[in-house]
Amino acid sequence: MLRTIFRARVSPQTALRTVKSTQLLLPRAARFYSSNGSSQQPKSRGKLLVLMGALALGSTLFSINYQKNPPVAFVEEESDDQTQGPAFSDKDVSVIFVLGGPGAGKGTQCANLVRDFQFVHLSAGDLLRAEQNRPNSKYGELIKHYIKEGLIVPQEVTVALLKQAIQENYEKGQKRFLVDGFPRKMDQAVTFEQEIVPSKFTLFFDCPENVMLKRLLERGKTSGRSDDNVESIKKRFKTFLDTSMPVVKHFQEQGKVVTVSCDHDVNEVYDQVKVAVKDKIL
Ligand SMILES: Nc1ncnc2c1ncn2[C@@H]1O[C@H](COP(=O)(O)OP(=O)(O)O)[C@@H](O)[C@H]1O
Ligand SMILES: O=c1ccn([C@@H]2O[C@H](COP(=O)(O)OP(=O)(O)O)[C@@H](O)[C@H]2O)c(=O)[nH]1
Repeated sequence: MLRTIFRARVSPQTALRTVKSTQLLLPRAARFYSSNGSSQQPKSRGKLLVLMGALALGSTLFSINYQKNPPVAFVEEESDDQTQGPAFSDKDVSVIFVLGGPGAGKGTQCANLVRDFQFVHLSAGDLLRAEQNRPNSKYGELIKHYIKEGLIVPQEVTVALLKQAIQENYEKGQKRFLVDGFPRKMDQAVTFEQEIVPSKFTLFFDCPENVMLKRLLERGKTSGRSDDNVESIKKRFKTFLDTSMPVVKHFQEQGKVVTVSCDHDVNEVYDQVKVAVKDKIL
């Protein structure tokens, strides 16, 4: 940990990334240690002394070994990812970015794809809301504020959550991911592709604002979301145009966007989605 902070001082940008990401990963790291840290109770004083000696030696050896081989989460966060390259190969792991304005129908169509094909659906918004509600999360208040204001949560938080979710699913054998509602800002797009895996392509849900507004207000009646109200929706539309559309344009310039027209009923939209996905990935 000391080493982490020392290194972080060298580069302020890495410092923020390291400290924030490490804190997100900390509960898991803590569990890792507690499950390996049990000790036995000696029955007599002689045995106690022998055991203490052995523990002292063991702890020294562990400490030396720890310096050489810190746990994976710490290694990953310490490393300079820009020189390391992505954590996964795009030959092994397929990521489709699902972008579009708020209420365009991204989540609805992702659910269809999960039902019919082998995809893991990772909604960046859902991951952020889960982190917001996680007891003792250091980011709960920050996330709450950004979501209510329709702003983009700093990428360090979202990228770390996505990376953790992809890693956990990958360890269970999952290799196809729909990353929904992300990247919403250019820095996120660059960081994700540099540090996690380059995307296969982007499914872009094109929808008129008045249609999205109607859908969001309807959803707001039951969603319980703090941002499904007129005031927040207007801010989200602005953020989408100013901040997220440049990401779509960036991928369009690379020829990596398939646009789906969303002002149709759910089944019609899904027909377009299936064609897009089958053409590119299945
Ligand atoms: N093609 C569609 N026609 C009508 N309503 C839709 C359609 N697609 C989604 N909806 C509804 O619109 C709302 C927003 O859809 P959702 O999938 O949550 O959008 P997003 O994930 O893009 O914010 C939901 O209440 C959903 O049931
Ligand atoms: O990468 C992301 C994705 C979402 N959000 C925040 O989460 C909110 C809700 O996003 P979600 O994708 O759940 O809903 P949508 O706006 O698409 O309906 C957004 O307005 C942002 O404030 C964010 O900051 N970064």
